[in-house]
Amino acid sequence: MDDKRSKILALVLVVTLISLITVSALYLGSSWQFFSIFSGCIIVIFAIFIWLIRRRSKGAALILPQKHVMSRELSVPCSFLRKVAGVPTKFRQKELELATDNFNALIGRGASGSVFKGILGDGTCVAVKRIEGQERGEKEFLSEVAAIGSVQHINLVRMYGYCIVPGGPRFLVYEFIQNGSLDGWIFPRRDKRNRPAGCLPWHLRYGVAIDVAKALSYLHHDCRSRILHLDVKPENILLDDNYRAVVSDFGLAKLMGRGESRIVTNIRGTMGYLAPEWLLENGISAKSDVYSYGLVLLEMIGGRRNMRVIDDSKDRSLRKYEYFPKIVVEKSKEGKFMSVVDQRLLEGRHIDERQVRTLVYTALWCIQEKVRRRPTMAQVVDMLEGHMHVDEPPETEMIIVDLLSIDTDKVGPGKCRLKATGVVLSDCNPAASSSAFEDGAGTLLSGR
Ligand SMILES: Nc1ncnc2c1ncn2[C@@H]1O[C@H](COP(=O)(O)OP(=O)(O)OP(=O)(O)O)[C@@H](O)[C@H]1O
Repeated sequence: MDDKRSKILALVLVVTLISLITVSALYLGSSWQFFSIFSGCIIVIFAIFIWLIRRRSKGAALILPQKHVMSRELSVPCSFLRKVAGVPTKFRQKELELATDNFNALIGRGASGSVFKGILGDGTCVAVKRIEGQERGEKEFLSEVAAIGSVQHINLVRMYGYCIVPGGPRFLVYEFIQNGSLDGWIFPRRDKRNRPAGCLPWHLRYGVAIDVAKALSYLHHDCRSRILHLDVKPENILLDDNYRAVVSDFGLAKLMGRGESRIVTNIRGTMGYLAPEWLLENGISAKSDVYSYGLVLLEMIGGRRNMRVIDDSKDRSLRKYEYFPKIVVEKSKEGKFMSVVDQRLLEGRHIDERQVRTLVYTALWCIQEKVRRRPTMAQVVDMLEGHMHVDEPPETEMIIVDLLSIDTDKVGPGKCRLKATGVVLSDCNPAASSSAFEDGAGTLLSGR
C-alpha cells in the first residue's frame, strides 16, 4: 500500500468513528455509556494509527538502504565515470584551487596558458591547464571538450574534465604524466646543478616514434570525426613512467568531417613545425600533422633542434642558420646514416643502423613538400613497425616558412596572427625567433 492510500484509509476510519461516537451520544444519552464508547473508539483509532505507522516505517526501512545506495552511487559518478568510462566531468574552480594548492605548482607555460600540478580529492594526480585567452566561445569550447574528452587511446593524454568560470579563465584537467615532455629528454640540457639532464636512449626514442605515430593515426583514421592535432612538437609529447609517449595538447585541435579532405582554418601551431601548405595552399589536412611529425622525428634522431644558429650576429637579419633536415638529406644520400645520430647515443649502446635508416627515410617521406607524397600516419606506423618497406625518399625542395616575411599582428600575450604568404628555399636565413630554434627565444603561433 502506498503512502497516499494509507492516508485516505486513515481519514475514512477517523470520520467513521467520529460519526459512530456522535450517533451513540445522541441515542444513548447517558454520560457513562458515552464515555466508555468514546474511550473504545479512541483506542481503536490509536491502534489503527500505530499499525499504519509501523507499516510505513517497515517500508521506509526497505527504501532507506536503497536511497543510501543510490546516493552513494550518485556521489561517486564523477571519479567513477572519469576512471571507467573516460567521460570528461565538470570541475568547480574551488576544487581545482584545492587540488593545485591555489595554483602553486607550475609545471610549464605555453602560448595559451599555464599548466599546474594537482591532486584531486580521490588522490588522482592531474595537470591543470589554465587557458588565459578568451577568443573561443563557450559553446565551441564545450563541444571540443566533449569531442576530445571522448577519444581514448593509450598514447593520448586523457582529459579528465574542464571548468568554466563565467567571464574568467577556463581550465582543462588532464592526467598527470610523470616524466615531462620529450624536449627535456632529447635536447642536451643541464639540470639545476649544472649536470647533464636526461638523454633518452635510442631504443626508447624509436618506441616514442611508434607511439606518437599510433596516437596520430588514431586521431586521423579511427575517430568518428577526423581530429587534426596541428601542434605536433616535442613539447607536446609527454613521457610516462615507462618512457612511453603520450601525445598531449590536442584539446585545442581541429575537428574535420569524414568526407572532408582539407579544411581552411586560421593558422595555428608552432613556428618551425609548420607544413608549407599553411602558406602555400588553400587549406590544410591530416598531412600537415604528418609533416610536423617528420620534423620531430629528425629532432629525435639528431638530439638537436632542426634550426641552429651558426653565426650569432647581434643583428637578427644577419644571423646564419643551419637547417638539420638539409644535412640529413645530404648524409643519407651518401649512406652516412650514423653521422646524423645524436652523438651522445653513439658513446653508449650499439645502435642498429637499419633502424636509423628506417627512421631517417620515414622522416624524409613525411616532410615532402608535395602533400600527396607524404605517407598517412597509418602507413608511418607500418613503416616503423617493419610491416612496410621504406624506399629511399625522393629529393625535396626543403621549403621552409620564411619567418621574416611574416607580418605578425599581435592579438594577445604570446600570440600572433600570420598575414603574409612568403616562403624561401633551402639556404635560408629565417631570422625570426621560434621555440623550435636553438637560439631559444620562443614565439608561438596561435590561431586558437
Ligand atoms: N598532462 C601533463 N602532465 C605533465 N606535464 C604536462 C602535462 N601537460 C603539460 N605538461 C607540461 O607543461 C608544459 C606546458 O604545457 P602546454 O601544453 O601549456 O605548453 P606548450 O605545449 O609548450 O604550449 P602550447 O599550449 O602553446 O602549445 C609542457 O611542456 C609539459 O612539460
